[in-house]
Amino acid sequence: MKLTICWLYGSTMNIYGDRGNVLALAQRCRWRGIEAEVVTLGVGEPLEAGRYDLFFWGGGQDREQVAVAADISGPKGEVLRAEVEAGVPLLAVCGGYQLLGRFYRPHDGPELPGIGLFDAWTIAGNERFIGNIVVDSDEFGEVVGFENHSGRTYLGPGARPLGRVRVGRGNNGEDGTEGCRYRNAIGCYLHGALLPKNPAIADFLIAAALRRRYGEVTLSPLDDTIEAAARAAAVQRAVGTR
Ligand SMILES: NC(=O)CC[C@H](N)C(=O)O
Repeated sequence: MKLTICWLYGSTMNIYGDRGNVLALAQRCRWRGIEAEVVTLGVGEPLEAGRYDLFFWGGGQDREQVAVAADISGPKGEVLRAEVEAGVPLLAVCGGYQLLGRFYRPHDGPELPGIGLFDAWTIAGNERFIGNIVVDSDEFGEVVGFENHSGRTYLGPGARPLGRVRVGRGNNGEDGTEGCRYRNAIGCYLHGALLPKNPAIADFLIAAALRRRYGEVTLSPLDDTIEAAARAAAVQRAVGTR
């Protein structure tokens, strides 16, 4: 079996270490004997419907988001949205997450349109949210990472959060939510990178991709003892910094 992973804007929106998520997805496939191909898709490059099994879109600064927002609006964004509506799994972190909502309003410059995949919108605030974050998710249990964003994301009635913030600020520092879930798509503010420390989310994305491409497939378990210990230690550190 083979999965093709599309790393959206991997050459421009890549300054928060989120490439670790792409490495984790590919490696957790390969450890299971599943071939994994990573294709980076940039500004001006067409998104081919049906080609990809999984999408990843990482964080980036406002400056990169301006060019990317222009690129993803229109046909390219419509293809991406249709793929996710059809069940293709997606993980988007911070700047990528923001542009999958209705809009992102940065401090300076015009409001950037999102593709409206998530019923959510983001408005930059004065204080930057920076620090360890621990989220309690009904789906994935304890999720740990690092946040670094000025955007405050608010969820509309059609969106459900990834989880509740235990430590940190999350979507907006006000309503206790973090991230957004829709079909097999996950948006969140957790850098770190997220997936190496939270392998249950990586395996959720891989399993969803395999199901779509090959029908029902049982994902063989991996020994995540080390990851579990690292996550527990990170949670303790984060709780200690409250
Ligand atoms: N970490 C990021 O991707 C930052 C996204 C956006 N520029 C913000 O500061 O909210």
